[in-house]
Amino acid sequence: MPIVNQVSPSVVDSEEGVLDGSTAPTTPDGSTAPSSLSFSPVLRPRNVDNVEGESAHLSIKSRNDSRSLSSALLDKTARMPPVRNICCVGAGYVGGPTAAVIAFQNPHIRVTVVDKDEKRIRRWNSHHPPIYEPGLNDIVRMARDGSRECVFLNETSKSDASSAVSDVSTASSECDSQCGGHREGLTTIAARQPNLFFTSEVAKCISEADVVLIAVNTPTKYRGAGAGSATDMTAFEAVTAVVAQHARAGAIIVEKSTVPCRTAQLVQETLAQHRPGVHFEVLSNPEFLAAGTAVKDLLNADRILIGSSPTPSGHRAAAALASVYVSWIPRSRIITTNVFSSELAKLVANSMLAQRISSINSIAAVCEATGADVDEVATAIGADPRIGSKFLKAGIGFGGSCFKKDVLSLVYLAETLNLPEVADYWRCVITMNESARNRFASRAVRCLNNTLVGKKITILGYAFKPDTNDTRESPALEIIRTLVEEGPQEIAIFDPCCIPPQTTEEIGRLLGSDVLNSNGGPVVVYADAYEACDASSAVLITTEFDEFRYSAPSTAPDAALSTLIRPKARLTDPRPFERLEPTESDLLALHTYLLQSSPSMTLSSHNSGMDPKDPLSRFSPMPDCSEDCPDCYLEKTTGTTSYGAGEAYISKGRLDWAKISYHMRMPRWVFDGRGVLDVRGMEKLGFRVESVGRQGRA
Ligand SMILES: NC(=O)c1ccc[n+]([C@@H]2O[C@H](COP(=O)([O-])OP(=O)(O)OC[C@H]3O[C@@H](n4cnc5c(N)ncnc54)[C@H](O)[C@@H]3O)[C@@H](O)[C@H]2O)c1
Ligand SMILES: O=c1ccn([C@@H]2O[C@H](COP(=O)(O)OP(=O)(O)O[C@H]3O[C@H](CO)[C@@H](O)[C@H](O)[C@H]3O)[C@@H](O)[C@H]2O)c(=O)[nH]1
Repeated sequence: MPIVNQVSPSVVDSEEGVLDGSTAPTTPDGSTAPSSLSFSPVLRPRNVDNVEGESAHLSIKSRNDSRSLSSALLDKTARMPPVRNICCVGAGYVGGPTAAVIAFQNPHIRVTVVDKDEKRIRRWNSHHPPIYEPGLNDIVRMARDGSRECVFLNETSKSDASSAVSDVSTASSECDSQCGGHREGLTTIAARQPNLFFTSEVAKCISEADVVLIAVNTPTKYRGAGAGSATDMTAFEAVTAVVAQHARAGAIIVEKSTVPCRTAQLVQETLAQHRPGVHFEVLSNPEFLAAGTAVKDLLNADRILIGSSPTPSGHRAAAALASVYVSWIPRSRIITTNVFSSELAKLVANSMLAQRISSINSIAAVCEATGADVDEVATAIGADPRIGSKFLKAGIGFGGSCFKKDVLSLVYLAETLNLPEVADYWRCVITMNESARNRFASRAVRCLNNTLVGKKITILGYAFKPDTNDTRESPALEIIRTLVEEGPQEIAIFDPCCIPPQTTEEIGRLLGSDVLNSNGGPVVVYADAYEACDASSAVLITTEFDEFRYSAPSTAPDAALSTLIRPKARLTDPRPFERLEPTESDLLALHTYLLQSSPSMTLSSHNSGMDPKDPLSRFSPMPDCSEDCPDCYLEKTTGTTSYGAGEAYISKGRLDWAKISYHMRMPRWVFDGRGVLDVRGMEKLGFRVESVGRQGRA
């Protein structure tokens, strides 16, 4: 029998009526949980547990309680004190960008990101942020450092972008001299105060917050009961305990982390045990951003999902959180559900996306054996709107910190609910994913006459996807692991976004330091793609970076240049802004337009003494690093600029495959694991190309 924890009647919101006792958490092996504050994500089927009146505080009373953000719900915002102080626990890939965008869009809210990892916090406060995401640096700077007043002409630039810049600079100087900033057509944007803070004072900041976002890591358990599939809730549980001890009475506690279904109930119980009689609402607000497009995804989220308890105070808490998002997200995109639906929806979203990739990869194997072409099949089926064209790119499988662990979490959930067929169904998604990359590595070895001894093999791409330095669960690592076993002379690695010393350190840590060239092993990480490919017998493309795509050689005089400069879609000037007071999103659009405009803009900026990265002259100076900053030291000693990925990654342009061909060993194998190459074009350059999802020689 599971222990049944009584929810203290005093925690019950008086508007919510009488609550039943709640089901206690169970341990992963199904034994009863001690009445400690420890909890596990394990679930048991209702019919097995036969618990009556379970799930009191968060139980779902009726289907009608789950609804989209109705006006009735939003009305509740009026009865709530406004959110003034948010604490985000976890300064990682989700916590950092999410908190930065919330702060950027809500200058009136103080947002503090806390983390136990002092090194991470130091880097967020320095020139060396710990993660790279396009556009993130500008947003962090605005919110963390505040901004200066700026003035610009609220009119579409007359001719081109360069004149837009002079509009800005002229406007600034005119306004400076004329004072007040009220010349016709001129818009003055007031300076903003810093409202984004990074600190390791976890308990203190939690105690000051109206809303606590928990955005800590929830990886797969690697030992003990449920190892290999259950979610490791150690970090989440630890934070919950701190929140329970220090949060203000009435604070709203938000699960931002991806957690197993019904975790909210466990959080409620932890809160009730630590602070009997104190009311807290627990919300689920899962994050759907993807690595490499985090800022874009956060700024233009296709939906914000908020799960709450189906009670008046639950709905009020949901409305309070929604009020933070409506600063920039249309209300129609905010979906509210019951809290368990929200938790489960996150796992299902990732599982369905992963399933699509595994489905198309299974078809790739059929194509390789039959002569069908997987890209053609994908295009043909994707034209059916019921199927859709996205996430049908065959390759070496998905990587990243989320898909595998979230599918496995669903598998574990099904197992604990006594649903073996469901568990098996979803486990196949992982099996197929592993098979895709193993098939690719085996194909390469087979083509190289089943021996890599004495050969140099090059891996292009180490991050799990393009435009990010996130390497978690990267398929490339597993392929390197397989190739190392074959005893090659060298495995050369190049990734345009990853910093070589960091990659070397990581590979040494994950595969064993003896694989590194410095210790007599084959692995060498290069900063230059051509050096990595020089004298190589085979190049394996493992990440779909645009740089690796094939560009047809051209005879035009500027051909060399055209392969180096990737054409960008020309942005249009967002001015004039309709609103008298442009929003931060409007200003960001203008900033981006000015940044991406013609090179002459940069020239005029230099001439006018403006910072080319700050065309609106809004940025406040960044805080200086201390003299003993370890990242500055690394920059100096390794000769790598922007250590810690603070700078936007600027593509050096597409690879010159003809040059690579010239310097490779015959017969110049290229294994395209991401479908980025034009096979015919590459063959004309002298390569032998094997592509995923197409019949080859082996
Ligand atoms: N990475 C993504 O793209 C992504 C997208 C959507 C959802 N998620 C989910 O968001 C959550 C966070 O993921 P992430 O990628 O940001 O993880 P992460 O590992 O990058 O960051 C987590 C941070 O939490 C900190 N932390 C752990 N325990 C702590 C404690 N007791 N006190 C204070 N800080 C603590 C860690 O030091 C770390 O900095 C996970 O549940 C993940 O599944 C991730
Ligand atoms: O057609 C495709 C699309 C993607 N991939 C691979 O799939 C992986 C994941 O890609 P993507 O989903 O773009 O990146 P993530 O950052 O892992 O984002 C996923 O995981 C996040 C964490 O939960 C979610 O928030 C996002 O919505 C979800 O897309 C990468 O290795 C891609 O190379 C393919 O092989 N084929």
